[in-house]
Amino acid sequence: MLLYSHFLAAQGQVSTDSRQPQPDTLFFALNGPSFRGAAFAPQALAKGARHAVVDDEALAATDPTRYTYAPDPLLALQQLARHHRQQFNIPVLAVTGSNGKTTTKELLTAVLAKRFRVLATIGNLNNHIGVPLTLLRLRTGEHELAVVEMGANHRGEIAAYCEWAEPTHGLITNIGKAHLEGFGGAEGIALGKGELFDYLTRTGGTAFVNTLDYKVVERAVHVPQRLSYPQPGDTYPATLLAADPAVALRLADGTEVAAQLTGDYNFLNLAAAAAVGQHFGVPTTNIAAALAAYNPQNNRSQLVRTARGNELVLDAYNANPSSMAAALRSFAQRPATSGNQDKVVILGDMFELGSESQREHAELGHLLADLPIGLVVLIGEEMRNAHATNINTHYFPTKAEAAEWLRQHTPQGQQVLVKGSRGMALETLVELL
Ligand SMILES: CC(=O)N[C@H]1[C@@H](OP(=O)(O)OP(=O)(O)OC[C@H]2O[C@@H](n3ccc(=O)[nH]c3=O)[C@H](O)[C@@H]2O)O[C@H](CO)[C@@H](O)[C@@H]1O[C@H](C)C(=O)N[C@@H](C)C(=O)N[C@H](CCC(=O)N[C@@H](CCC[C@@H](N)C(=O)O)C(=O)O)C(=O)O
Ligand SMILES: Nc1ncnc2c1ncn2[C@@H]1O[C@H](COP(=O)(O)OP(=O)(O)OP(=O)(O)O)[C@@H](O)[C@H]1O
Ligand SMILES: C[C@@H](N)C(=O)N[C@H](C)C(=O)O
Repeated sequence: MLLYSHFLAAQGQVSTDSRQPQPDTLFFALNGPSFRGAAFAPQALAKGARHAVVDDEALAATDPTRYTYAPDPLLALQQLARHHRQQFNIPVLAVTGSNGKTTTKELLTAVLAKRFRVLATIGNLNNHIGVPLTLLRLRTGEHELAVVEMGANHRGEIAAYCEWAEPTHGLITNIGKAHLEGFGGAEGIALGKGELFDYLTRTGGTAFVNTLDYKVVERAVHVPQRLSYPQPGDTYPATLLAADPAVALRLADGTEVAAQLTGDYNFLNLAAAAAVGQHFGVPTTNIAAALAAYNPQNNRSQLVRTARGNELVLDAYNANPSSMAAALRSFAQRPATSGNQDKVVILGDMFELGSESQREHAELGHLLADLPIGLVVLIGEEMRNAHATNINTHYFPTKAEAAEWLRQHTPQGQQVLVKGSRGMALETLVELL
């Protein structure tokens, strides 16, 4: 593979963005909704890239020593990543699921790093570009194990990522109602996420199976090696001891872990990471230390105390019907931290639900009506459908209108849950709380 020699000459350094520093990289000119990457290839070379892969034949012909023509640079990137991964005979653990992929990936990477030199996905670079970029960071003599997060919003994506990453192990955190639109409904999500286990079935791999999610269990039945968690009788049992203000759990040998993640749903993410660590022989004391040390700083299940004395559960990274219900139920159960506090929830639209959007937002309205929450602030066009008639609910079509109201009715000394889809970016309201 000619491109592989350019990759090796670049010491495995790949770049895709001319706005970032380029020293000695192999630049892939990708196309996106805003730009055609080839337009930036000369700039990337001028900034120090060694070589550029472009879909502009005329540009490539100007200097074959600096350019390689590829009709589809993205495909070239993906094929290069696949070829590079094939040079490594190491365990590769793929992590997918509807919710909790990044959190679980972070947790189990921290656990595995206690015993191995681990390559892991950075942040949530988990898509058709992020997965190849992750694989291309594998280094001979440096990495003993890889953890690759895989995100998807339609069928066939996870199957493709598996062809590139060739996972030996796989974990599906859960199968819920995220990206309903692209997957075409709940069955599509199960089939799409299940592509990871289908791959492991074909290749004789190992699946970590969350037995509290029957859809995950169903998708795993044909995988030859199945390791289960977290119930009694599973391979790696664990017990939820407390969920508030943060999760505490007990591992199979009795070791207790006090985590810094809030929400009982995070018990499953922690238990998954413990199961993986136990399977790979990480001593339990090290597993417990890694889980206890993880402190989210990424708007995911994050606890924030504000100057106005509010205790925020800042969960504004994303939202879908499953994670919204899990977060609300967990929040509603939190004991008051002082006096007779009212609980406040500030919720934004859930995106990518397609034809299910109206119904799912309306269902959220019913759930809200059943929960002991003092004040509900709903924001966004879709949230109109969740706007029940309860007197404690305030609805705003836009975030600006909600912000104006919050300036005049600022919660003080209360517990506040903030959650909505990424596009709502509700974390910008934190300065008002
Ligand atoms: C293509 C690309 O990498 N784009 C990144 C770029 O975008 P930009 O705003 O510049 O516009 P373009 O995309 O049109 O640019 C085209 C290329 O031109 C380059 N370029 C541009 C200007 C310039 O001056 N010089 C240039 O070289 C540019 O770099 C492009 O290569 O920059 C943005 C800001 O940094 C990036 O956000 C953008 O990245 C895109 C979104 C991307 O896909 N990045 C991946 C590495 C990635 O993994 N991103 C994750 C996405 C995670 C996610 O959403 N996961 C979902 C499921 C995903 C389903 C999948 N089907 C999908 O659709 O993605 C989940 O639920 O888990 C992330 O960003 O978090
Ligand atoms: N096990 C779980 N069950 C339900 N909801 C969860 C679970 N774990 C996390 N969440 C919710 O999902 C949010 C996002 O977490 P995380 O980023 O780890 O998920 P993700 O699947 O990686 O999402 P993305 O792919 O968009 O990054 C959290 O803030 C929390 O509200
Ligand atoms: C940000 C992306 N990974 C995601 O989760 N999108 C959904 C639609 C969201 O933001 O809620």
